[in-house]
Amino acid sequence: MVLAELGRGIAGALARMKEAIVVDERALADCLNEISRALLQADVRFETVRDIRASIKRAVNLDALADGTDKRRVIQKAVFGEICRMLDPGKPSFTPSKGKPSVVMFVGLQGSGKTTTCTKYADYHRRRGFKPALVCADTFRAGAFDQLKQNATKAKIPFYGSYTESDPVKIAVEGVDKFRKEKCDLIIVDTSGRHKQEAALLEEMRQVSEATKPDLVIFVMDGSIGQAAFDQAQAFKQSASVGAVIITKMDGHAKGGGALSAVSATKSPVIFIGTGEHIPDFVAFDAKPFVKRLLGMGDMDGLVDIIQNAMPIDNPPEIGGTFTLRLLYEMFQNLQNMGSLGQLVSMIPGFSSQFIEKGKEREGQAKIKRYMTIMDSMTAAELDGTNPKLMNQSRINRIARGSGRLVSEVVCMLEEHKRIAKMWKKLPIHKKLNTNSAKSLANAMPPNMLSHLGGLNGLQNLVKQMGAK
Ligand SMILES: Nc1nc2c(ncn2[C@@H]2O[C@H](COP(=O)(O)OP(=O)(O)OP(=O)(O)O)[C@@H](O)[C@H]2O)c(=O)[nH]1
Repeated sequence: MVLAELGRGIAGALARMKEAIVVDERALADCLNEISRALLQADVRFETVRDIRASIKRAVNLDALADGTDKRRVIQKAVFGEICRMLDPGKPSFTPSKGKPSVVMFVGLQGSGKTTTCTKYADYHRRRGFKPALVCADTFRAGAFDQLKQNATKAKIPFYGSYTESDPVKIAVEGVDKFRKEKCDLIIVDTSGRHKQEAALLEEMRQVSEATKPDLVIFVMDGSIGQAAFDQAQAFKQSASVGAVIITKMDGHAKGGGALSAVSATKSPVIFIGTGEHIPDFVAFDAKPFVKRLLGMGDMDGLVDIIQNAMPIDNPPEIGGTFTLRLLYEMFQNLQNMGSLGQLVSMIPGFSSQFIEKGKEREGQAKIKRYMTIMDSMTAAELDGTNPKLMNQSRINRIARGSGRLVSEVVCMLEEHKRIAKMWKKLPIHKKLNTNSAKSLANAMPPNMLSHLGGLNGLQNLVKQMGAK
């Protein structure tokens, strides 16, 4: 979980407040002290922490609350509201639309994760039906084109660049023209980075921007710099008409909260955060759901994202349709590149939390690898087959021999697939959604998975959200 430390600190303070016998000024002060400490440890600016504290105190006037008011709820609401405010610049960013060509230019300092993030951004949109393309206009760093090429190939995204051309403007224009002609609706231009905000970098950015007329300029910054992000974001905003920010390396960096709040203080919308080196380690950022997750108040939005990232997209499954072995294989492939396996697997409809038991991620990884090896020995007809009778004993024996696994392991994998496929069929998400469809979905789920989703209510919300996409 992103910013786990900060989330734990604030959620812990609220939990202790819930346990307090009396909610008085003293208990409130203790709670606020704890929250302030957690924020400062996450490198949030002292002034911001002071303001948050004062605002919560103002919002929770214990003396003025009518008798019978749930004071704990009032406090929780105020904390939630203030943390959201801290992270929300109150200014939406341009969002590309499917089928309508957009050019998005990426800028940032060297090593911030710009090239990796371009691919993550392209892949994120490809999974949502866009036709993205990547243009490498970084002629400053040797190897930049190779890196983009490698990433793009891995994510199956068309790319353009040159080993010999040294003029970034020329490459950018050629790339944008080429992909416009090819009817790509999201053309992403990666530009050079430098070690610091020197004049040459800013001038190059200005020229590329003038030549390609981007609909959006995204500034990519390294989240591990904490509150120093304020100056960097401010400087780029002034010199390059930055319309949105993506903060990278939010995995494992205690200072991420500081970076997030500092960027938001420059009134630049943060649209995504990078949470690891792999392509799917990329989370859409929206203050409210993010804070909800941070404080352990439900994970519906993240879940929808996770499910969409795990789905094979060249051959997207119809929820409720036939769940073939190939689909299972492609899902495993995607899952292997994503963060905490056990947590993710248990969040995907059809997979019970027993699929990978808590604390047994390594065994879970091995199980997925084993299943994939078995499936590697199957024919296309078997992987895509919809007839349950196709898998007869002689096929099973052949697959076991071919994959070097036991017949019992092949049978076990096929049983597991059958169980997931059965549940998948019951998912009513593709149909018109109503309260009843969520209920029938709830019935098809193992109880621990249901409780993980926040019970029937949580599930209804989730179903609504998925249907709305
Ligand atoms: N842990 C972690 N590493 C990341 C993340 N995003 C990028 N990286 C890593 O950061 C390093 C630098 O990333 P690049 O994409 O090469 O950075 P860049 O900004 O394009 O660099 P230049 O092209 O030199 O400007 C690489 O090792 C990436 O794998 C992230 O969200 N988390």
